[in-house]
This record gives sequence, structure tokens and C-alpha cells, in this order.
Amino acid sequence: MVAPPDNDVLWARALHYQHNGSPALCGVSLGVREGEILAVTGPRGSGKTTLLQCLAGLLPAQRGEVWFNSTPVHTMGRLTRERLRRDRFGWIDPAPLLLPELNAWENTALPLLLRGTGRRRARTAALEWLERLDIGGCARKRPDRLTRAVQQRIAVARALAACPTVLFADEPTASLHQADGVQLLRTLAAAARSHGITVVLAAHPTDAAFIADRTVSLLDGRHVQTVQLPPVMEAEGLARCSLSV
Ligand SMILES: Nc1ncnc2c1ncn2[C@@H]1O[C@H](COP(=O)(O)OP(=O)(O)OP(=O)(O)O)[C@@H](O)[C@H]1O
Repeated sequence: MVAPPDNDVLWARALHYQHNGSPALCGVSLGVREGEILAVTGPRGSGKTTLLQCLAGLLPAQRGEVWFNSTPVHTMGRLTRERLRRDRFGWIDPAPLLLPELNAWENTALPLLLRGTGRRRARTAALEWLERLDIGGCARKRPDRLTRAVQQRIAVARALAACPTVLFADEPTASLHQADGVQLLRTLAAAARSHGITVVLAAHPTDAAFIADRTVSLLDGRHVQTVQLPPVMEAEGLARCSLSV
């Protein structure tokens, strides 16, 4: 077993995964550099979600290797992977999966509470993130009183609240109108860059072009292309959201 290059925060080699015998990943290798926004694109069913789940330790690699910094994830047991996910990773789903019984700040604070942060500190951090994402006014509202776009912003705040090392975002604009989706991506990118958070984003190529540093494309579970994107203009990236971080 050879450890990955030092500047890769995540690294996968010859990754294979089958869902009930149906191949989803067929030998994918890639590295994710510290602080970069890496977009994974590809048609439906090409393996984007499965790749993110394997990199995040949600699914154990069936063959191949996944490394987080210098630690092999593919040899970890379930509890160790769960701890890694809780302490170092954030996750955003395509649709906002919020607990309906909790209000916005309580939903946002959940990862901190799971880590053992005291309720008062978790509440303060959650409120700060909601303010930064321009939804501080919704802090005491429950999800059913909020629009889908605001709900997804809460999901972003929740994923960022515990300052993860790596944030995984699985098609986070899939359930939003285009304008809301663009705004969400720009906000997410600005927050990640200002806090040095690495992002792995499953996305449509148009979304990837808005914010990513690099794109890897999948086709039928294989890594078929890597494209280094031109730098997003700092002013452009930040001007379209009012993130006060
Ligand atoms: N839980 C599952 N059970 C069975 N097959 C699955 C499961 N999840 C994914 N697959 C299959 O694995 C392959 C890769 O799916 P995956 O969801 O990773 O692709 P994707 O690129 O994220 O697709 P989409 O853009 O539709 O979300 C597809 O053929 C899919 O049907």
C-alpha cells in the first residue's frame, strides 16, 4: 500500500463499487487537492453519487483504495468511518433533508451537537452561519414554513457549521430553480474558500463552470476526462452573494 501525494487531501485508486451486482464504479482513480473545489460531472447513472459516497466513507470501497490525508479509509471499520465522517466531513444532499420537528438553527447545529459541542456554543455557531448565508431571519422557523431554496441554504449552513475539512455536495441545486441554484453555488463556494474547506461537488457541467477549479468526468463508472478550469474571478464569485465571512 503506497500513501498518496502530500498535497492531496483525498485520493482514490482503482476504485470499484457494485450495487447488488450492478457496476457503478469501474476502476476510478483521482486526487482532490487541499482547498480546491473539484466537480464530478457525468450523465445520469455514471457513478457520481457512488463516487462521493465512497470518498466520504459512506460506502466501503469493494476494491481499490481511498485515502484521507495519510489515513487509509478503505481499511477502516464502520465505526471509525462514522467518526471520520462526523468529525471531518460535511454532506449536502440533492434535496434539503431537514428534520421537520426542529427549527432552522436547531437543524444547523445538529453536527456540532453530535460532536459533543455544548448547546449554547452550538447555537451561537449555527446562528452565525445562518447570518452569513443571509437567512438569519429564519433561525426560529421550522422547515415547512420556508421555501425550498431557504431549506437548502439551511442544509448548506448545517454542512458548514462544524467547519469540515471536506464538504461533499451531491447535486445540491437539483431541487432548485436556476437562479436560486446559482446563488446557492456561489454562496457555498465563497464560504468554502474563505474557510479553506475542500469541496467535492457532483454537478451539471454548467454548475461546475460557475465555481469549480477542476472537473473530472465519469461515464459508465469510469473516469474519462479531467479539465482544469480557468480561475473564477474573485470579485465575480463574491459579488453575487452577500456572504459576510
Ligand atoms: N442503491 C442502489 N441500488 C442499485 N443500483 C444502484 C443504487 N444506487 C445506484 N445504483 C446504480 O449505480 C449506477 C450509478 O449510480 P449513481 O447514483 O452513483 O450515478 P449518478 O451519476 O450519481 O446518477 P444521477 O445523476 O442519476 O444521480 C447506476 O446504474 C444506478 O442505477
